[in-house]
Amino acid sequence: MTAPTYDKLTPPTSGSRVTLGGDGKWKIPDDPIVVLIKGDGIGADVNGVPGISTAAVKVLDAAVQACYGAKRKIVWFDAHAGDVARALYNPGITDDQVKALDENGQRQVYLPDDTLKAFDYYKVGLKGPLTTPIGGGFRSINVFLRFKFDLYGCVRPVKYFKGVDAPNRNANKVDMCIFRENTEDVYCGIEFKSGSERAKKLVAFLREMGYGPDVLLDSAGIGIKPISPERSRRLIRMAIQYALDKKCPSVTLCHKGNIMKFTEGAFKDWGYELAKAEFRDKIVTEDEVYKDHGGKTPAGKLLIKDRIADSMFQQIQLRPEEYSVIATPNLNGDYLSDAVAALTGGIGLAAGANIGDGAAMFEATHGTAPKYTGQNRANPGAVLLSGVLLLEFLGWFEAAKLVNEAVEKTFSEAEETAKKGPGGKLHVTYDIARQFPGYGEQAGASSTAFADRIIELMK
Ligand SMILES: NC(=O)C1=CN([C@@H]2O[C@H](COP(=O)(O)OP(=O)(O)OC[C@H]3O[C@@H](n4cnc5c(N)ncnc54)[C@H](OP(=O)(O)O)[C@@H]3O)[C@@H](O)[C@H]2O)C=CC1
Ligand SMILES: O=C(O)CCC(=O)C(=O)O
Ligand SMILES: [Mg+2]
Repeated sequence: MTAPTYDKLTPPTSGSRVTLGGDGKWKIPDDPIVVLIKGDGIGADVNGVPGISTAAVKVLDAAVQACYGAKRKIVWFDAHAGDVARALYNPGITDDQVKALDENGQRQVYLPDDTLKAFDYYKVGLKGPLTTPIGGGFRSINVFLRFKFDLYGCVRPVKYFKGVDAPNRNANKVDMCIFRENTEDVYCGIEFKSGSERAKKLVAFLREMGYGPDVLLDSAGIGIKPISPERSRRLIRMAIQYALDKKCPSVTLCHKGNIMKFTEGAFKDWGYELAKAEFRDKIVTEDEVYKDHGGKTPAGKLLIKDRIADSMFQQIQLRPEEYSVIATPNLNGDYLSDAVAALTGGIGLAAGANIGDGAAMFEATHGTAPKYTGQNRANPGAVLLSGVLLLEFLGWFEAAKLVNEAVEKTFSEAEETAKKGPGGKLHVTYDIARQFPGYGEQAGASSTAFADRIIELMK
């Protein structure tokens, strides 16, 4: 692949590409170039005030430096999306001019070709959150990137960090990893606006298929939910392989298959079929456990089970220790990842990665939290921990471990301070600070102070 030419980006003059070998394995140089999209809202640097992406990158660089000295270094390639891209590539364009563009045109204002070319060439990225307008306007750039580069596995590990005073008293039992299918489901954006010509055509077609006004009004807006065996299977395969590699106890297929039989129900069926066809000697299903093993999972076997999605939301709160790896369609996974993160103290710490067979983009679970824009206040932890997943992807496990341990030390230190009573100096951000009894949001440290403390505690 020849290096792209860019309109406004200057590629790094040092560093090497991460490439995919003929054996399907990633080849990682010691100086990998990683595309960095800082994002909107709390992700962005505003008027010289650093956002959470900048704070997170500082910690990641410090960890790599501490572990490997001059031998290894991530070379960040700043590319742009969101408001920063609009300002750089379309200076002066008005909101009305943007609105007058078709959906593709609108998206290009916020996601220039330069950025797509950079990611297509370098294959690995760290991305901050990007704004999506609600109820109209262009479709999500975040989702577009996942589809465009076939990043089909949205991998969102959530574990409890000791020291966080999470409101749920089972928080310390949470150690889950959600595998959310990233390329199908109602998230595809096949939608027809109420009253539009296309919606009317579809309603007429559905009438021919026998659906009367009892189930479908003429005025309905309509969304389509495609879920295929191929795309379900590859996600479930990724989840099972992860569970086996990490010696996790179970994989739960989370679905709403009692109601959506041919989409979510089929997801569940394809999951069990795949588990039995491809991993037979390594897995046991919950049915088999009860039928053949007296209700106990045989030692060394990965348990495959399923839960209906509504029940799953109460199970994760009441019996979190029974859930480990969860494989689920796109929308369930979206909801579930915020809910599981909340159990452990909030989405300020919820890491994520979008993984495909030919590219990977690391990205926090949360969004742009716009009310905190430019305040150096939000928790950089989720972007940082997404960066830890990037370090693990690179195989730089020592640096990943160093960050994890330093984050944990930072929380433990805050817990010790808070135990002594209100008024102590905390080095954690507002979202963690406000959970300690007697401490409010105002007791939180800035994003950068939190990041700096993590770096100090690496030593
Ligand atoms: N992958 C992506 O880029 C995503 C983008 N989005 C987009 O982000 C925008 C805003 O979405 P919204 O629904 O408000 O959801 P957000 O996740 O942006 O924020 C919701 C709330 O979560 C808490 N929160 C989020 N991030 C942090 C953080 N780093 N530190 C501390 N607290 C945090 C805050 O809670 P509190 O108020 O309690 O302090 C915040 O008000 C929308 O345009 C949405 O489409 C949403 C999700 C993912
Ligand atoms: O793209 C967006 O704006 C929201 C996406 C989202 O919530 C997610 O992927 O978790
Ligand atoms: Mg979400």
